[in-house]
Amino acid sequence: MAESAQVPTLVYLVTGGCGFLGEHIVRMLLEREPRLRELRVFDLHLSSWLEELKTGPVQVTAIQGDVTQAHEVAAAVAGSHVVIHTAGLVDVFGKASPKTIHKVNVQGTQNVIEACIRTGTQFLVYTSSMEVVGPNIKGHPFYRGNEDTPYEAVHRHPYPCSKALAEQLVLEANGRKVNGGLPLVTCALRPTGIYGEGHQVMRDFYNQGLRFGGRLFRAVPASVEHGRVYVGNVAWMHVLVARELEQRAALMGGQVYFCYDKSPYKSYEDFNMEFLGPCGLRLIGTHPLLPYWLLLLLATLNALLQWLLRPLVLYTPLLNPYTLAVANTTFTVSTNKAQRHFGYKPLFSWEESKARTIHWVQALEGSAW
Ligand SMILES: NC(=O)C1=CN([C@@H]2O[C@H](COP(=O)(O)OP(=O)(O)OC[C@H]3O[C@@H](n4cnc5c(N)ncnc54)[C@H](O)[C@@H]3O)[C@@H](O)[C@H]2O)C=CC1
Ligand SMILES: C[C@H](CCCC(C)(C)O)[C@H]1CC[C@H]2[C@@H]3[C@H](O)CC4=CC(=O)CC[C@]4(C)[C@H]3CC[C@]12C
Repeated sequence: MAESAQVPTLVYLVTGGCGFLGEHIVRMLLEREPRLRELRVFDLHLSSWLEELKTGPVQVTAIQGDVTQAHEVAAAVAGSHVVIHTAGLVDVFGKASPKTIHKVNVQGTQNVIEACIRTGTQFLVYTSSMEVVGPNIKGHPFYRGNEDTPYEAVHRHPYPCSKALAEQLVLEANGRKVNGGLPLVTCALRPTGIYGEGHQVMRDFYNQGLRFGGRLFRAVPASVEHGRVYVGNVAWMHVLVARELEQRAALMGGQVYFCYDKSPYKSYEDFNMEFLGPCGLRLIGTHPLLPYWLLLLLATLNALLQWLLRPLVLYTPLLNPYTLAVANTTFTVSTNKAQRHFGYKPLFSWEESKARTIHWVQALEGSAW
């Protein structure tokens, strides 16, 4: 990686490059990494928009593959300088089995690490999650915490369990010798709840609001604050980390960084209304319309129904005991570690992040705009 800044020599691999965050990372790399010669985009499902990226100066190589298949991962990693491992099964609604979530998120990450070691790739950036820390099953608030804030991280749900295990594997791999004898340098980025263009849960809320005549019903107290971060800023952090890992290996290797920006601290629903409000939706109620015990009962019934119906149909409502607990527990970060370690400043202001997201919601199918 010691080439002059102007000469494009580097080969990057982005796993999960066709997902919500992955697409933003891919586009950001093409816009803002001048040293890039080839960008490999590895995903289980390749998107058609990749085609239009192939006409630019950087060679974009689309690789259809599965992170759970070690040989496919090794073939994609071979010859790359940096791997950004973003692929993952993001499922808190019971769409996939715990076994599948573990296989993709943990075994998949192990495959990426082993591929780096076997093929001599020295730099690995892992997309972790705030969920690695919490909220924990006890519902303890994490208020304006940073990477060093003590917090009892206790999980039961397969998704946070898998992200925590995978992050641990990545951090423990820091310093292992890759083929050729150089040390592997790894670090993990922990986004809070990501929002922005392409966000599926935001789309679901918007469609739900349209179905209810432009209304959403408050389920979470406005006092519960939920950390959110704009997808463009999360992508920018990945680009910066990947760029700085070589020069600052001693400082950054084996480290974790929360992803943050200037998005305001609000409840999950009030935050969504920053975008859905200007698109014509209203949030009904200043307090939750249903008491917590009733919501918990409904969430438990949903979980029971999901289990009963599983042989016939996949029933995956937004409300389940886990999503209710996460939405009802304050989890916000306040840190400048990324700025101190690798000079991160959000690329998009809150106003710009908001405007871009509103613009995207307004362009959604079924929108009245
Ligand atoms: N969405 C969010 O709010 C947050 C997401 N994250 C993490 O960010 C990463 C990306 O998440 P999103 O973009 O939201 O999810 P996404 O579902 O939109 O993207 C994940 C991508 O990984 C790919 N993928 C899944 N299984 C694969 C496999 N076996 N082999 C190859 N590719 C596979 C999918 O096809 C998809 O394109 C994940 O690792 C997730 O845990 C972390 C914090 C918050
Ligand atoms: C779906 C939840 C909101 C609905 C609550 C209801 C039914 C009571 O109205 C979402 C609330 C919090 C979200 C999660 C949070 O942002 C943290 C996450 C991090 C990740 O790594 C993956 C996604 C998620 C688990 C995210 C998922 C949706 C919520 C549970």
